[in-house]
Amino acid sequence: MNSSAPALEIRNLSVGYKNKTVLRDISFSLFPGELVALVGPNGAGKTSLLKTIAGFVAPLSGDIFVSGTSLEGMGKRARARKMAFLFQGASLSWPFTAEELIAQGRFPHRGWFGGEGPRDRRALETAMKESEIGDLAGRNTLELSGGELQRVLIARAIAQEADVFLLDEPVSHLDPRYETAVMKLLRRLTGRDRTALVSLHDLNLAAQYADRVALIASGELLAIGPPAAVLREDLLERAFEFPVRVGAHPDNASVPLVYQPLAPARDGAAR
Ligand SMILES: Nc1ncnc2c1ncn2[C@@H]1O[C@H](COP(=O)(O)OP(=O)(O)OP(=O)(O)O)[C@@H](O)[C@H]1O
Repeated sequence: MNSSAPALEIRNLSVGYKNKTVLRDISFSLFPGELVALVGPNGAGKTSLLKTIAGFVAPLSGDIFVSGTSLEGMGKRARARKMAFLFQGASLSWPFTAEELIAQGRFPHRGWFGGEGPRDRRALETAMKESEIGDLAGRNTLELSGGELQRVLIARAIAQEADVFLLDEPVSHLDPRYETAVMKLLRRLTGRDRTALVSLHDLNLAAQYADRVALIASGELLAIGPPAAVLREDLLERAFEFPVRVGAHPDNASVPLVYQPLAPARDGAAR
């Protein structure tokens, strides 16, 4: 158990919409410096949970605290100074340069019409350096590849100087190289006492990069713990209602490797 105060605490939270409860009475905490992967089947409620924590969906009941402060009644800008939220499939409709888009991360601090001060400039430069934006800074964001854009959007979240990052499937549609670049960037980010809750569909990325994994299914938090404690055949089969096997990663036996069993073919070879 981590002895520091939680960066994010979810207490008896129920998540859902009018006439529909998606998650019932869940509680967990994230500690400074942790990267926690949120996994579960389609429709389990990963996006709904992240949106509820970010304040875009009202909780059905329960409490959310960031660094010990309740989010209840907190305004959007105050929330955005504490938490950065990266939406799934964020799309753009305006030809900002990458640098201009990253600078938007400063709006919770200076307002939409406030001028850029030295602190804003410093935060912007730090975010671009940390995210290795380099030559992308002057590029039109409408022309960036999915992987480049994702890095720019993460840089914008860093410029926001929030302690808690909520990221909804930040690596969907990325090829393995960009996927790795984004996951490594998130690891660097949490290396500075920032905390990230990241929804992922790829259980092996969760195994490889997360400190802990939170598994949700059927309206519940089924398990939360180190990857090897959660990415187990029994828990995954219960959650996904599908056969899975869990072995050890060939490069590091302490990292679980999740795969699907192959059906034996008639000629004896697996298919
Ligand atoms: N605005 C909404 N109003 C009503 N129901 C919604 C709304 N948004 C999502 N839902 C429902 O809430 C449930 C959880 O959806 P959510 O998108 O949170 O799941 P998810 O785990 O992120 O799924 P996926 O892995 O497919 O992205 C689904 O049954 C979905 O239809």
